[in-house]
Amino acid sequence: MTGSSLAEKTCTPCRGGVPPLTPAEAEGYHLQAPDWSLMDGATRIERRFRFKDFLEAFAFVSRAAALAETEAHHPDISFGWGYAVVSLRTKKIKGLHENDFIMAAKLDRIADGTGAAGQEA
Ligand SMILES: C[C@H](O)[C@H](O)[C@H]1CNC2=NC(N)=NC(=O)C2=N1
Repeated sequence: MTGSSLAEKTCTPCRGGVPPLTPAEAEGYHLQAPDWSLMDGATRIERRFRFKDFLEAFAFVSRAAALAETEAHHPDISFGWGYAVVSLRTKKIKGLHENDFIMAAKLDRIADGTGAAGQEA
């Protein structure tokens, strides 16, 4: 049975009172976003994207910002010449939620579309 892929889903409103994913649950989602790394005891995911120059990196960050506003789910991003490092966690629950993996899958598609030079996790 083919469930809809993460990139086709949309983030649910960030409500408190929802438990964060367990490490095992996070591992399950991680299989669908293998280029990301589980960090800080599986409470955060991170990926470094490479781009050909500063403007390519900035274009990615700008599109990521628009996506975050659309999804009402916001990453932390640092970027510079030729790279952007994206970190995702659900601040309201101080851990990971499906929303973080949905955003990861959507950001992967944006990076592919901006001609990213290639990625390293
Ligand atoms: C009201 C607003 O939707 C919430 O504060 C959202 C905004 N974006 C968010 N982004 C992330 N990463 N975690 C949150 O808990 C979160 N909460």
